[in-house]
Amino acid sequence: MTTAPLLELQDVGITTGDRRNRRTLVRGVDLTVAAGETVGLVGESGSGKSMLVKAAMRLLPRHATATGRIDFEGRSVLGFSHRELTAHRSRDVALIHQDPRAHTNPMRTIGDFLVEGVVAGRLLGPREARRRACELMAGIGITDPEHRLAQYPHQLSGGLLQRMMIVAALLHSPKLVFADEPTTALDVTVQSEVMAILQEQIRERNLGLLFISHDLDLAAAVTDSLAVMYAGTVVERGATAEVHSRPLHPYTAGLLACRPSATAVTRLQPIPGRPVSAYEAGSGCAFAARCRFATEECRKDRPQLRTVEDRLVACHRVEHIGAELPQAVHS
Ligand SMILES: Nc1ncnc2c1ncn2[C@@H]1O[C@H](COP(=O)(O)OP(=O)(O)OP(=O)(O)O)[C@@H](O)[C@H]1O
Repeated sequence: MTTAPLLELQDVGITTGDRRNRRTLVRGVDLTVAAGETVGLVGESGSGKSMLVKAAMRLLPRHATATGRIDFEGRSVLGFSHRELTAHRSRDVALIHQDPRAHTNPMRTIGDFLVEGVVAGRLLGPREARRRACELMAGIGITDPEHRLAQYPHQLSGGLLQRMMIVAALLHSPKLVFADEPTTALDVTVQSEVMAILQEQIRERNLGLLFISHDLDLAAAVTDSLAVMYAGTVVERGATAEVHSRPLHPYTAGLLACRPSATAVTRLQPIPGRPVSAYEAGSGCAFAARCRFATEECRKDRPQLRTVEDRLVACHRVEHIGAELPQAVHS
């Protein structure tokens, strides 16, 4: 069930560098996430997923600039004062990173890590924060929470540490969680445990989730809708069930055809060529050089997202190639 958007991105662009050496990293992205809605942002490395999340939290590196509209509950995040931004980050949103070890201080205990943020944000006192952290830990099956608070990051397995990141993300009761490849650094078995916990917590609290992944199958398993990014733009957007089972953009179809099947022995069909960044893409479709359906029009004119059947697709050729797309949707 969805309600009014928590996060609304309209025509968001990200550039880096100075006036003489400006590079476009992300171009013209529209996206919304409502309370209780889970949205997947999927694409190969370098497609701009992380930069978009950083822009939404106003965490871009100093030399990068975001343009367009980024609203949280109807208020412009790009227009927030320093004080509003601090309040927004400590109350409204949370970010779960790919590599928890890189985001914890090895010299500080888990308790310090969990409690410092909420105490600094004056949301809870230290005692209350520890009590709530223990409650959350117990709620996601972490045994002996008091003892865990006294441990250091290196004493925890990767999976347990990532569960602590989920606890940290939920501790200040945010409305929206950004999860940037939260399980990429974990073993497959641990991955599914962590995903199940994250999904359950998000659902129980009716939070919004923007889930970033290069893994279309994983994103499809946990989201209501999907936005597929290529070279800094969204090339296909729609309900997860439809996009995953019947991709319309050749890039989405290519992503699905190049992943191994758990059940069938099929030859993998890698997407030829290499991914490009937004600034390397010329005036035409950024995917044209890797697309076997591309024509002169594709190489010349950049396709805009437009409604095709039940979703949005940025492809000139979509009406002509439907039946020819590799529909390798094995599960
Ligand atoms: N700090 C930075 N300064 C300048 N350019 C950057 C910076 N970080 C990333 N980029 C560039 O921005 C583009 C988008 O990168 P981004 O990290 O958002 O991609 P991604 O889809 O999240 O990939 P990954 O899954 O590898 O993180 C890439 O061309 C990348 O080289």
